[in-house]
Amino acid sequence: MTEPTAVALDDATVAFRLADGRVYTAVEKADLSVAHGEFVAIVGPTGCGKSTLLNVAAGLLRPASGTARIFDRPLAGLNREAGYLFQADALFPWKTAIDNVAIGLEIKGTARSEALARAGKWLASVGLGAFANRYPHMLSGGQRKRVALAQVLIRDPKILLMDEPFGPLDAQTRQIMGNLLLELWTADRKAVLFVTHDLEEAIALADRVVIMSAGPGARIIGDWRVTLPRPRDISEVRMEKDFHALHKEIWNVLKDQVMKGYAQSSQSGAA
Ligand SMILES: Nc1ncnc2c1ncn2[C@@H]1O[C@H](COP(=O)(O)OP(=O)(O)OP(=O)(O)O)[C@@H](O)[C@H]1O
Repeated sequence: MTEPTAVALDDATVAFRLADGRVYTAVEKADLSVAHGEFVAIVGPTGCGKSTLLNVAAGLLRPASGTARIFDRPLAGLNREAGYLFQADALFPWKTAIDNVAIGLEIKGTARSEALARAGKWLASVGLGAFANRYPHMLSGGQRKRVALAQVLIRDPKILLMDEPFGPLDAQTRQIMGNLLLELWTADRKAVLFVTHDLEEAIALADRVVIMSAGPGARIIGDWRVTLPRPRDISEVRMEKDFHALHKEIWNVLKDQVMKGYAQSSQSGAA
């Protein structure tokens, strides 16, 4: 039996009412799917609607028309199958690293002793076993991101929705976090929808790279399968000939949209 599709957006149009009463159609008739266990990256120019699509998959936004289905069921309200990781981490500053991770289970009713034991294991698996009792302000940006990743993964969501999760990190830390994410994902393949503006990061991580056009009325204009072998080291895979060939092919489509996106991001408009 085939697994149901983890995320399926069909003909999704998303519009926002602006303060002056006009309607801005950010995304128009977008089709996007993420299969069970698949890693899909969305890349597009600034302001095109990447986060908007992710928010539809999260159930935070309802499309004006079209449908959102999660494991073949229409999405109504929040997507309870998903865990989210955003650019800004959502750690509680007054809780230690281990308490920040354990909270993910405690809010589901798990006994504190068990939650702490499992949080300790997750901190170890993100390489922070020795930092359990530090507060977020005592951790580096990369370490906080590891805690945030453990906080999401401890709840064992079937889908991971990630919006520029490594955006604020320096280049080396981004690569280390990318490799950590791939290692954890390989161990337990969840469906991943990963938003990034960085095409190299998208190709290095994903099974498929989906490209959006510049808005308004952004659409999915390309969908490439990344056949680079796994396991991948995301710094090394960038040196490969096939990586460069695919990058060139996708960039040829993306570059015009990036120019349009920059031009449009300096204007505002309704459509
Ligand atoms: N609540 C809102 N009200 C009005 N317009 C919005 C709202 N949210 C997003 N938009 C507009 O919708 C478009 C898409 O926004 P979105 O944040 O999805 O883009 P993005 O591709 O994630 O951008 P970036 O790469 O810059 O993070 C943008 O033009 C943005 O200004």
